[in-house]
Amino acid sequence: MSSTTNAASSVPAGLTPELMQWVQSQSAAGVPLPALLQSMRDVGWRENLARRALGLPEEGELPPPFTAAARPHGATASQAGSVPEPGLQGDPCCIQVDGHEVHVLMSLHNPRIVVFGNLLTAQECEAIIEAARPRMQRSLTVDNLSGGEAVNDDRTSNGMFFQRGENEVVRRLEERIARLLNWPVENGEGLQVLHYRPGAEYKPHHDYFAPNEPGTPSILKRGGQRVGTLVMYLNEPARGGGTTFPEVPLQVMPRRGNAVFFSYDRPDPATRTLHGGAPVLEGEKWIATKWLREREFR
Ligand SMILES: O=C(O)CCC(=O)C(=O)O
Ligand SMILES: [Fe+2]
Repeated sequence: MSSTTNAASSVPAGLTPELMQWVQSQSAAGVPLPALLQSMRDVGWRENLARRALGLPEEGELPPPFTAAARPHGATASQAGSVPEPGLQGDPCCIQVDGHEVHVLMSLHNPRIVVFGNLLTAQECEAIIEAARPRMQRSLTVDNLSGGEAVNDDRTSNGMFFQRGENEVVRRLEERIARLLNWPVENGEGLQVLHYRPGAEYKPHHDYFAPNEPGTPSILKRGGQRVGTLVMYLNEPARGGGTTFPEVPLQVMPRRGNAVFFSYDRPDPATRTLHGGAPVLEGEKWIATKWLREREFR
C-alpha cells in the first residue's frame, strides 16, 4: 500500500504513472519534446497537463509568443529546454505571419521536420540571390578541430553570409522566421546563401556541433548549440538538388519560396536529423539557410 502511495506521489498531479513511463521511454528513445507535446495533444491531453508531464512551463507561466519588439534580449524558450517550433496546434494549413500567408505542406514529428510553402515571395528570392551573387565564394564548413572554417570536399557549393539584418529584405525575412518558429531573431546566425551548379552537393551531415571535437567549445561561446535549421529554396533546379533525410527517408524538392525546417534538441544522432543536399543533376540550385542557436548569437 505504502509503495503505491510513494509511486503515485512521484507522478505530477493530474497525470498517471503509465503516462509518465511512456514519456520517459519516448524521451530515452530520442523523441524531441515538441513532438511528445504534440502527440499528447493529439490524443486529447489538455495543454497544461501535457506540459506538466514533460516538465515544460505551463501556459500562463511563459511570456507571450515571441515578438522581437516585446522580447528582444529576454528569456528564450531554450531556457525552458525547448527548441524552435511553429504554432501548428489545430493543424492549420496556413499560418499568417505579419500579414504574409505561409503554407504548411508537411509535418513530421520524429524527426521534427516541417515543410513550408510560400515563406518567401518570388521577388524576395530574387532580391536575395542578386544581393548575394557578387559575394559568392567556395563554401567552407566549420572546422571542428580548430573552431575556424575550412574547405571540405563534402560540400561543393559556393556560398556567402549576410550579417543579421544587413538589408531590408534580409531584415524582413528574419523577422518573419522569428515569428513563424517562435524563436528570437537574436538567436539566429546570419543568413547563409548557397549556390550549387550541376554535380555540386552537400553530403549528409548534422548541423549541430559535435560535442567532443576540440574546436566545439569556442564555437559554442557564440550563442550555444544550433537547435534548428531552416533551408529556404530561392529557385528551382530542373532535376536533382533535393534536401535529403536518409534516415527517414525523405527528400524535399526545391520549389521557389518554399522551405524545410527541422529541429534537434540535443547534439546527438538520436535526433535523426542527418540530412544533405543531393547533387544537382540539371540546372542550378540557390538556397538560403538560417541556423538557430540556443541563445543570442553574437
Ligand atoms: O542543400 C541543401 O538542401 C541542404 C543544405 C544544408 O544542409 C545546410 O545548409 O546546412
Ligand atoms: Fe545542413
